[in-house]
Amino acid sequence: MKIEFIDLPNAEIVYYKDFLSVKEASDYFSVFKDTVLWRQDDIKLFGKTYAQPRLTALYGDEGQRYSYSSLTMEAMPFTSEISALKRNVERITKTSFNSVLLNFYRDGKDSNGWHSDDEKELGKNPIIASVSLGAKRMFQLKNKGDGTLRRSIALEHGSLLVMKGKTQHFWKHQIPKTKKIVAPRINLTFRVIH
Ligand SMILES: O=C(O)CCC(=O)C(=O)O
Ligand SMILES: [Fe+2]
Repeated sequence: MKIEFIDLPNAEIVYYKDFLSVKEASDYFSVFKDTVLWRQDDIKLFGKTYAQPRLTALYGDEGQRYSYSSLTMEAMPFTSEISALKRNVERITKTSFNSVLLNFYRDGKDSNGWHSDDEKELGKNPIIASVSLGAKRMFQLKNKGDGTLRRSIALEHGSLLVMKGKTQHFWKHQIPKTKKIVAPRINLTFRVIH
């Protein structure tokens, strides 16, 4: 498998473009699209309420919950397909994950704004393993200290992006909206909730 180390200061980011075969990735995409219990939550930002610009779902070990943007999600039990993909991610990352946040970007209008995955329950130096299925979307990184320091990675169907070490302390990331006509995309971010 081709491994690309993303060379940025104070970051540990590795990109596996061909983590899954096209066939495996397409099969997972169909299963998750149809069987995941997708929801669209409201989030509060600066006192205003917005519908999140994408659908999400949280799966995990029994009793796991995850809070971000004034929202708390209770994990649903892993399905057999999510567990199968999780084992594959764990084999590559040599990490045991107990939860996964899924994002469904229905089209180019769906997005995920600038943020770091730095919630307390993820621990000091979180490892986040992010699998992409479906349409290729841009994943942008921006340095917190010097906002001109940026990098974009086109996340391919069947790819795996791993962020660890100090990455979340020094960098924000986002999936911007795009005016190009794009098909749906599903993303799974495997996490360790402490
Ligand atoms: O969709 C993606 O690739 C990124 C998702 C993300 O950053 C998150 O769920 O925290
Ligand atoms: Fe994130």
